[in-house]
Amino acid sequence: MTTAPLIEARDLTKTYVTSEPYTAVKGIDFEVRPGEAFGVLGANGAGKSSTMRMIACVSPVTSGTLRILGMDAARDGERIRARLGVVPQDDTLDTELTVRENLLIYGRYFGIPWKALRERCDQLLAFSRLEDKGSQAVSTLSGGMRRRLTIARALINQPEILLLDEPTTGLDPQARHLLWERLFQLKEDGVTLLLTTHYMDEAEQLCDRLVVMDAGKIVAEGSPADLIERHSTREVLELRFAAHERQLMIDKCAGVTERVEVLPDRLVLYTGDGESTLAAVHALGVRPAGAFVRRSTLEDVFLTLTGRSLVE
Ligand SMILES: Nc1ncnc2c1ncn2[C@@H]1O[C@H](COP(=O)(O)OP(=O)(O)OP(=O)(O)O)[C@@H](O)[C@H]1O
Repeated sequence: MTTAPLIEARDLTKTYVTSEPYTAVKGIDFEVRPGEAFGVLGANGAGKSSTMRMIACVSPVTSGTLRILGMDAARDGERIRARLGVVPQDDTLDTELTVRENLLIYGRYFGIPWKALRERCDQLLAFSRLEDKGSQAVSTLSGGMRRRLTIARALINQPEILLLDEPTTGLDPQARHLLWERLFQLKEDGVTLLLTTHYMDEAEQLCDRLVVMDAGKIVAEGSPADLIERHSTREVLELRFAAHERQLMIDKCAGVTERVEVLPDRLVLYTGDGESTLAAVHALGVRPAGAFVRRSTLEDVFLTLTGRSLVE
């Protein structure tokens, strides 16, 4: 089994030439290894989709190199595309056609013979928990079902790598969990996953490794646990405040821990021990509207690295 990376980006750059040239991806380096789930985490406009579109070979690389499955994205786009599955940010299903017809038509693009294609459709309908929906029009499906169908469609050619751009944006919690569970299954089956997300819980749940992107650059790379250990404290104390107490809270709590972030509705105190920090806050005579201690998350890593909240 090869251990060479399936995707290798070196100084990868994307500049859009509109009235003013705009560089959305600014010379990034990363590798995706066989069988892993690799995440690109970033806020809106960070350059995630631009990166994904270059990997999907639908948007040319401006400079740098991008090798996918041992081939060069600039030269071998067609051959690479035949071995990728792509789940775009917006569903591009044909809503007037049935679930099964959507799969069949897509499969024909790849030249899959009819008999094999029908079998593949049955497998994919079962995989995506849509086995009893095959003859229904897509327009009758829920958002979660449509996403699962889009994933099923992307798997029709049995791709080695599945690219997912913000796979669960807009889904309710139950639909998200079912989708995550299906993605875990794909990983078990040996498919390499590359996904973008701005949900930290999604990145923590799904990704073996990830890069954090900000303004076109990679600002950190590692497993979720590594990133949290390297860029945040063990615990976090959140103090909620009423709007009129904001300044008072900031003045009183500023020096309680080494790092205190001010968000619109709360102070975030980074600490090794949340309970003793809360006791120190109380000892200062501060009575926040609400206080709770939690473990550090990727959201805190993002805040540390960029000075912004991912959910702003
Ligand atoms: N075709 C284009 N022409 C010009 N500018 C573009 C184009 N596509 C994206 N951009 C710009 O590039 C920057 C990065 O966009 P991109 O879609 O890659 O970010 P993103 O991290 O995926 O954000 P989102 O989560 O909103 O999709 C943005 O400022 C965007 O306006």
